[in-house]
Amino acid sequence: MHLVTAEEMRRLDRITIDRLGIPAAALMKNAGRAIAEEIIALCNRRGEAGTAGGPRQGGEAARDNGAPRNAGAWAAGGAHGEAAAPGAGGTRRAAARSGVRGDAAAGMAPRSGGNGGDGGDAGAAGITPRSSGPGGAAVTPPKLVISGDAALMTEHAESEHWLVLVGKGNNGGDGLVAARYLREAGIAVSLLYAVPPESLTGEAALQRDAAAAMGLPAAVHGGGGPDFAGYSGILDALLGTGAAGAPRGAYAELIAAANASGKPVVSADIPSGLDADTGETHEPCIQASLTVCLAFLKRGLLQYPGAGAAGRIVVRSIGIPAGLAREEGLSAYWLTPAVLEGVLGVDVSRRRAPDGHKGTYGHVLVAAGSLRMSGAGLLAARASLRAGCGLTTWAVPGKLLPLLVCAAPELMLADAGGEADGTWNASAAEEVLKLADGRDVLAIGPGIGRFEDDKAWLKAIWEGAECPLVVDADALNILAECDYGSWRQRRAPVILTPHPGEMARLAGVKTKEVQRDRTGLALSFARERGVTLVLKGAHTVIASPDGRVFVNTTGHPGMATGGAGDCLTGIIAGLLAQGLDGAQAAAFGVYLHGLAGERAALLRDDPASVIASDIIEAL
Ligand SMILES: NC(=O)C1=CN([C@@H]2O[C@H](COP(=O)(O)OP(=O)(O)OC[C@H]3O[C@@H](n4cnc5c(N)ncnc54)[C@H](OP(=O)(O)O)[C@@H]3O)[C@@H](O)[C@H]2O)[C@@H](O)CC1
Ligand SMILES: Nc1ncnc2c1ncn2[C@@H]1O[C@H](COP(=O)(O)OP(=O)(O)O)[C@@H](O)[C@H]1O
Ligand SMILES: [K+]
Repeated sequence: MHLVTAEEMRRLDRITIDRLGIPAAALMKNAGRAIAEEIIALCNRRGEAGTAGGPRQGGEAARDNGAPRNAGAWAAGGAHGEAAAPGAGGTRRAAARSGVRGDAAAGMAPRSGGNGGDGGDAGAAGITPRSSGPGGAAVTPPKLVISGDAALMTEHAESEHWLVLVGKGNNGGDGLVAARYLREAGIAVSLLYAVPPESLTGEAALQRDAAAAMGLPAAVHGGGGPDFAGYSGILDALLGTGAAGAPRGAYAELIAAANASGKPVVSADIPSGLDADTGETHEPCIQASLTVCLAFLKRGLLQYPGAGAAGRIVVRSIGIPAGLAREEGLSAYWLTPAVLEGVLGVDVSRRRAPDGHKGTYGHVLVAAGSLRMSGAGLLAARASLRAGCGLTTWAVPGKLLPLLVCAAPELMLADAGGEADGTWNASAAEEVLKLADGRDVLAIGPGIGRFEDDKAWLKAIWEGAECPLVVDADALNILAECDYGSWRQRRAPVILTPHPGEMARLAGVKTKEVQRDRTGLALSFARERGVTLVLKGAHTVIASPDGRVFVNTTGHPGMATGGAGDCLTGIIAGLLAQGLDGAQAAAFGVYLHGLAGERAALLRDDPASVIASDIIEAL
């Protein structure tokens, strides 16, 4: 599934409207309807669970025609009609766990009753097939069956009263359409405008008038803290992709009040206050329990803290053809099995040839570990084997070799020279290069520490190793101090796997700046430096030098434990050894590492107990 920026979304909107001739009002109608369907589904879920959002206690809002309290009443003038998947087991489950759901745009079947297109709302009418009754007796069904649209109906309307917070732009327009569909489903709905409704324009103004003509109670926010006590839920249709900067004035007051209300908040497209591109949350920002994202997944919804503010995310198509993103050359993706296979060309089933042997699956050389951090090397080396490579050799300062005999019986050990105290030195580069000769991939960095002339060590390896290179941990810190742009160009790919602190050093910025726009930074760094970049942390970003970027959502907070990154280095190296290219190995490696982390967390009573070795065992 593609990820888009606000600017790209506007471009796709425009193409749909101008080139395909689909009216903007039709898109808005589909958007509002999709939002209403998701709210109705939510009402049904909690109604069936007996946890309805509470009676209309607090009373007035429900009884007095639903006009929101603490707000100036507003009556609209003029009535206008409405203008015209994967081989790998468990991967679908993983997508669900990631909290993001897509419909037709993601290549998954739309929910029953859902209408992703811009067609009409009429219920289905048709002649039903002949069927059998009890005991097999033939029953002639009625010739004509008229049903309503199940996705827009609920038996739990009684206990619901939703407040729609309406902004000035098209996001507000989406909310107004949703309000009408909710009302049609029998759910009490009230509107609270952030700005005088007269200031709405275009399609949003049409929707304002339609809602008024339908008699939906409405008010304008009159300042202060509105009282949301009487409502069972809040639809946030204040700000969408047209927002700029921190919410101001009435918008800020309504967002703060909605967050403080303790009511479930459903956001239209994005939580108001979120930067749709970066995932930054402004002060204040809606904390939604559900975000109904329209047409394409916005980049900011997958990056923290935005990913946290969005709650569960459902992506609904609204009539903008999914193929437009590809036609327009958009190249940012949510990493799913379908993207791994369809975009990256990875065989996620990891089939082995029946006549394969250890030579078929490549040989990894891991140069990692030192006296005080030998375990980092061991983790990376073991993980490469679990990722499926045929052979792994682990090179360490020679002094350590006797201590590591049979640390993992499957590994081969090699003497990389180094100092008498078991640390690395610059001349060890020569040994590493000799060992790398004829190997399929070289992974360097975990647990090597810093040492004299380490920049010369890295330069020699960077320029001398003919095979793909995975660079992690202290090797990245060394790299950050080098003018590696002037080094001899490498033919084989380089994959850098920094965590945000290492990334900050590499890019010469503060860690906070790295986290502010992870996707944007990864993309520009990979392009400029000609490397594949894996920016680690919850929702790891993988950027390739050709301008493609992938955001991974597998993983678990239990993975926040020393050595988890060393495992990833080994996994990526193991996949490279099996012939995957840089972007394939990085993306698939991150995806599998996250899945293994999830599995490791599930196996323990308390996920806080996960340690890095568990991730390897769960691969
Ligand atoms: N065909 C389409 O286009 C479709 C669009 N769709 C929907 O439209 C949404 C985008 O709509 P949009 O572009 O109208 O922007 P939106 O976010 O609703 O409001 C911007 C307005 O808010 C204001 N404002 C801005 N920043 C502010 C701040 N910090 N604090 C306070 N106010 C602020 C600003 O007003 P100003 O300050 O300029 O007077 C501006 O006018 C999109 O997310 C999706 O939901 C879908 O239905 C699909 C079809
Ligand atoms: N909250 C989290 N959710 C998902 N993955 C996480 C989380 N915390 C850490 N990880 C993953 O665990 C790994 C930690 O790597 P790193 O910080 O380099 O650890 P180390 O250097 O100790 O090996 C990264 O792949 C990171 O993405
Ligand atoms: K919103």
